[in-house]
Amino acid sequence: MESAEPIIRLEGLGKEFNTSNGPIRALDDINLSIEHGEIFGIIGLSGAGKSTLVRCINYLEVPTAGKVYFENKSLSSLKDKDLRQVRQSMGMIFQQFNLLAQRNVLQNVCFPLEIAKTPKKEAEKRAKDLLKIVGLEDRAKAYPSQLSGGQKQRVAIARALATNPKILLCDEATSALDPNTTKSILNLLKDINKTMGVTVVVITHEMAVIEAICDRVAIIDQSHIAEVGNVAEIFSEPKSKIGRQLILGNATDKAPLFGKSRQIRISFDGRSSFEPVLANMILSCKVPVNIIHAETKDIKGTAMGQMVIQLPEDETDQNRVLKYLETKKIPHEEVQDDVI
Ligand SMILES: Nc1ncnc2c1ncn2[C@@H]1O[C@H](COP(=O)(O)OP(=O)(O)OP(=O)(O)O)[C@@H](O)[C@H]1O
Repeated sequence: MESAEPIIRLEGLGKEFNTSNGPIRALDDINLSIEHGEIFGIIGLSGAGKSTLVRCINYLEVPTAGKVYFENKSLSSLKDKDLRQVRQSMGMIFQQFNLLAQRNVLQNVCFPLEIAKTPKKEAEKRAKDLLKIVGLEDRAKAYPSQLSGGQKQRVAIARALATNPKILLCDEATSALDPNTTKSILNLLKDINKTMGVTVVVITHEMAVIEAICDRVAIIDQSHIAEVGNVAEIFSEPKSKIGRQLILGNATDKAPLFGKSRQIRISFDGRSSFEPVLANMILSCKVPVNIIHAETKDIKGTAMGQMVIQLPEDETDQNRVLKYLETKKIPHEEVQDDVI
């Protein structure tokens, strides 16, 4: 019977690295529970502590404070042999796939089974079954260099599943892949979770990945958990500053100040409608602008005329808008207040 206990429980988890420049606290007082069968996301900006967190979950990094419980067993209390067994219950995949270049696909998938001393025939059968699940049964003899990024990640997934893990830890598993391949790998992870009942932990810096497959998410910021909850709830109403930044973008984090800041005249020369130009600019830059003045005519969906907009006071925001106008080759010039 499946336990009602979480599969992973982190209690007051901390990790400090000693470096020549002094100690670095990568994780501080992390408290989290991951339930059996869920797809749990951990998101944060670069350097927030995501990779350290996932490496502490499987004890690739030994925490310097607090405890990691796997199915209610504290990993710090386990003997080496039992820890090895727990590790076999945790598969892991990485951004860079980490396949063995000298081994073909089948041999890569068999590798963890060799370590677990599974008889060769049995290991090959299991590896072939897994290659079928990840859609690569016809590439068993290929070498990693002959595969695309998406195929490599499929092999890595098959390899991670070889020892029949209960949980699959995915550290930026789609960050090196193009959007379509990302989608197909996320769908595969979703399938594996559903059909095999494997709990999946997804570490990412991309909100779209969380949105695509996760049930719950923890947002990590500067070594701390900023907030945790159902994806739908966090997406609709992020409570932490970092949550609002990740989900809504920087611009919504505070009301922008305009004061007497720079004004830009945009000319519409009939190439496009002014509404999409403005809407796309605001969406893309995540920067609101004030419309000071407009003399435009919409002629059969194309805009003629000009508009003066005021940029927010923040210089980074200003530069974002100006860069956008330049990149999109939208005619514009800076104007002074009294010109209008
Ligand atoms: N082995 C290590 N020795 C020293 N410092 C480390 C080590 N590993 C991580 N750190 C530091 O710990 C902090 C968290 O790093 P971590 O790699 O966990 O963040 P991350 O959120 O995964 O970032 P990224 O997405 O850029 O990999 C960073 O300041 C990093 O420099």
